[in-house]
Formats: sequence, C-alpha cells, structure tokens
Amino acid sequence: MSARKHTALPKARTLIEALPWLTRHHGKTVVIKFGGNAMVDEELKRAFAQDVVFLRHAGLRPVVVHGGGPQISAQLDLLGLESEFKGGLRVTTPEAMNVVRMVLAGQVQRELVGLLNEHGPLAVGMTGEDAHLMTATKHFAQVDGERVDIGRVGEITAIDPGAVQALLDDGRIPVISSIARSSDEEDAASGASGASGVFNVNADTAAAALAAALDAETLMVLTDVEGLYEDWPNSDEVISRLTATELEKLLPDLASGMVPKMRGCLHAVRNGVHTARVIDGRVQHSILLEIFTDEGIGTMVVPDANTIEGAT
Ligand SMILES: Nc1ncnc2c1ncn2[C@@H]1O[C@H](COP(=O)(O)OP(=O)(O)O)[C@@H](O)[C@H]1O
Ligand SMILES: CC(=O)N[C@@H](CCC(=O)OP(=O)(O)O)C(=O)O
Repeated sequence: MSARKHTALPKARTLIEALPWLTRHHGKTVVIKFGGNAMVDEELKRAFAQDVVFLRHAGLRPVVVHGGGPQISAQLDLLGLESEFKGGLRVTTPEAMNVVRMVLAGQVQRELVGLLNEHGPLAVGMTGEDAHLMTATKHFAQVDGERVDIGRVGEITAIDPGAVQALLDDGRIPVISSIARSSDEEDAASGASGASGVFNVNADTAAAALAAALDAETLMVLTDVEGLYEDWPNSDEVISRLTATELEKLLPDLASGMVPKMRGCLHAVRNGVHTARVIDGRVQHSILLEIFTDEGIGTMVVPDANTIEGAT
C-alpha cells in the first residue's frame, strides 16, 4: 500500500479559513461599486465578475453599481463634445446626458451583465429609472463657496429598492447604472422621449444611497488606488480604518474623485450599513482578497462606537 499525496490540502485549508466569514455573512447584502477607472483591462473585468458570482454562490446577495466616467469622457470626445467637471461632478448638458445614458446603460452595464452571465443566468441590468429605483432633483455644485449650475446632475431624493429586492430574492445579481428619474412629474414624463426627464448621478453616491436603502451589510467601492491616502498626493500611506466621525473631519480636505466616494461611505455607515470599504480594483480578485484577508486590503469605514455585531 502506498500513501497518497494530498496536493489539494492547501486549497481545502483556504476554503475552511473562509468558513467563519461565510457563515457570518450568509444571506447578507453587499453593494459593490465598480469604478470606471478600475475597469482598465479585460482580465480585471473577468476576475471582478468571477468574484461577484462567487459571492452569490457562497450565499451572499451581491448588487453591482457601476461607474464609467472615463468611458463617457471618451465617447463625448469622439462626438466632439466637451468634458468638464466642477466640484468633482460632470457638467451635464442635455446633449451630454444622452451620451451618459447611452454609455452607462448601453455599453458599460451591458458588458458587465454579459461577463456575469457567462457563469449562468444571474445578472439583470437596470438603471435608476427602472421601477422608480432612484428619484432625483437637480443638484448644484459648490465651487469656491459659490452655487454653480452644472446641468442635468441629480441629487437622489428617494430610493424604491423593491425591484432590486425582488431580483435578489429570485437569486439574481442586479447591475445598476447611476441614472435617476426626475422628481418633477412633468420633467419625468418628458424623459420618455429624450434625456430631459433623467439626471446623471455620480456612481459612488448612487451606490451608497442604494446600500443604505437596501440595509446592506457592506458597501465596497473598487477604484484605481489602494484606498484613501492619508496625505495625497504627497504620500501613499493608506488609512486602513476610520470611524464615521474621523472621516467627517477629513472630508473638507479631500480632493476630487475621493470626495463622492468618502461622502458615500459616510452616508452608508451613518444609515445602517455595517462597513464601507474603498479597495484597489486594479488588483485581480480584490473583492475576495478583501473578504478573506484578516486585515483587509484597503480603507474601511465603520460607524462610531462600533457596536454593530459582525462589523469586520
Ligand atoms: N486622499 C486620496 N486618496 C486616494 N486617491 C485620491 C485622494 N484624493 C484624490 N484622489 C484621486 O481620486 C481618484 C479616484 O477617483 P475617481 O477617479 O473618480 O475613480 P473611480 O472611477 O474609481 O470612481 C484617484 O485615482 C486619485 O487620483
Ligand atoms: C454627475 C457625474 O459626474 N456622473 C458621473 C457618472 C459616472 C461615474 O460616476 O463613473 P465613475 O465611478 O467611473 O467616476 C459621470 O458623468 O462621469
């Protein structure tokens, strides 16, 4: 008789190490924001889809909210339209709004839905317009203390998560584009024939609002940096953990892309979400790494007086 070598033992150990986490998070909702800057190559997008499907098969309820800022800018450029940002938000003319809607719902969302569905009939795409998921009113940017009109940019006023819950209950993975319907009924009705009834919402803001409305356990924001740098751009020291109050104090000093992300994280943890995390989407399988690494790999925001059980 010869002893059989069990070469798969390390794999089995890795799976067993994940058991406490999987037990704790079984049946919990996780909102994952996939930023346009993190969608840099095909391999990364495939690995992202595998991670999300893995979570779903492990018994969690993942919801994807995607960005597409660079993809929108590229399309505007192609059409000879200007791309301008004020206060970190895109100045969205009615013409640009049509392009935003076309790129997010018709291009980026379709691609992610396709990648997820390579693993089975799981993903269903929708925008915030569908089933009144997201309703918004016009948002004005604050630039140097001034209130500035930036066109069809929306501020979410209501979320009706019913359709998303129904998809989750049915075992599906909702993939959501950050476009909202107007709260103005006349404006909303005119949107059926064009872009006038809809608003462009920053995808970080939309993901955070949805995480809160779904009572999600975790909000994960995938971007193109390791996390929140303490003294960006002078140092690359990542802040690994922050309470809501600590983050609130930092907010006025934050720059550009990080502002909606960190505001979103703060909104989420102040509204029932147990943890909000900013992680590096350029790292393959960053979602699984974040979950299965004790320390995590990015920046984690937790509610004050972290009393919520399981907020790790
Ligand atoms: N304190 C900070 N820490 C990390 N990144 C920062 C910070 N302040 C500003 N940034 C910028 O924010 C960018 C991420 O935001 P953004 O470009 O909007 O990404 P996404 O497409 O993922 O939403 C980073 O690439 C970096 O240039
Ligand atoms: C109002 C506003 O700025 N909307 C964003 C929506 C897409 C987005 O947020 O994409 P990222 O996550 O890739 O940045 C935009 O038009 O670029």
